[in-house]
Amino acid sequence: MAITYELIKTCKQTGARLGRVHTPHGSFETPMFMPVGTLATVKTMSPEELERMGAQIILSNTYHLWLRPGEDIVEEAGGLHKFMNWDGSILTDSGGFQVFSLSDLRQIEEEGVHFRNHISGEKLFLSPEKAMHIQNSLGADIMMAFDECPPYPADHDYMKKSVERTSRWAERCLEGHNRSNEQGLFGIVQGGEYEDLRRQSAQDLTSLDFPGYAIGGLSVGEPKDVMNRVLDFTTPLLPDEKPRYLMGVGSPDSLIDGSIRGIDMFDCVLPTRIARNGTCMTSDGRLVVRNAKFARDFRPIDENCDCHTCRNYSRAYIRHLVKSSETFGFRLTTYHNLYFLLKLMRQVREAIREDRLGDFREEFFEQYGFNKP
Ligand SMILES: O=c1[nH]cnc2cc3nc(NCCN4CCOCC4)[nH]c3cc12
Ligand SMILES: [Zn+2]
Repeated sequence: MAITYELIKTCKQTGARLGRVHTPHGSFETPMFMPVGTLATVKTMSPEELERMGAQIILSNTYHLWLRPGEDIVEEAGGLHKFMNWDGSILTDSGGFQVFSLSDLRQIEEEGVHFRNHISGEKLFLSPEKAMHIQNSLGADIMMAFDECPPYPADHDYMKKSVERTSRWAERCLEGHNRSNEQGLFGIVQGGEYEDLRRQSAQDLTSLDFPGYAIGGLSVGEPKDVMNRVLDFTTPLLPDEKPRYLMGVGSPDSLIDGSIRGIDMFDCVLPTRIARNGTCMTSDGRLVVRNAKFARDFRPIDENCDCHTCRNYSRAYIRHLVKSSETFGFRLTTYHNLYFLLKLMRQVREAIREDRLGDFREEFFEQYGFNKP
């Protein structure tokens, strides 16, 4: 269980906390954003570029790597760090979410989930034990318990049964987890938008003493005020001395609002996914670089950004590459978007240090355009 957390300080203006998470592959300050590298690569980025932009922990997906190339090949390579030549920290999701979001013909039973391989169509089965076995083979520093992420909305009856099963699955994950090994295992709190069920899920999981806790079941289509309300009554149920990870969240406003509500770790495919269709996050809001108005615009993507892309390339050049489907164009937009979010988290940590995260939120929202009606 070699994952530890130290709380450095809490922002006097908000509930945000500055902390540090220690893993066998280094430590990182929180709140922190984790770039998503689903298939053991953060799409179009090299490990050297990830390091240069300040990434310290990345996420990979158990479900995808189990199907392709297979956890046995990754294990034979010496684990994910060796396989992808990344010596920072790695977290693997447990596969539950991908089963529910990617494949059809799902049959959820006490034992586990029967479903179809979304690539080949063959029938597959995933259980808490199997998810743990795959993650042990992949060798990430932080593993996630196998859970059900119910659809949004789900009625209270369905959600109650799902929470109780997810808690039983969490126990089975811990039983299957070889506590002596270096990998840490986080529990995932479910319960949808129901305060009584979030309380029940948090009680079940915190009694099992995981080294960290994720808040699941969010960023599944619910309005942002629902997410914020759920965070308001869920994060206080989690222990102060352990990291809290909000799964699947990565827009600038949600990263700031999640940090204010005591979240320490975030992940999302958003910055890398929108980069591949030429959409960039900038301090003045989103910029769609393929737009004709940028054909002769020789300014950087973001004039307030000091990233490699913004220091060396213009909107006109990147627009030309993106319009021509040149891979280099998507590398430039991806680098900038990830740098933008990693820099935002540095600014959030700075604001916590100086007890002014509420003021920072107002300034950022104003300039980015989140306050516009
Ligand atoms: O309860 C969960 N358990 C285990 N993994 C998860 C992953 C999750 N990822 C999201 N949301 C991802 C939303 N993305 C936003 C950008 O576009 C792609 C989807 N919500 C999630 C919930 C869970
Ligand atoms: Zn930039």
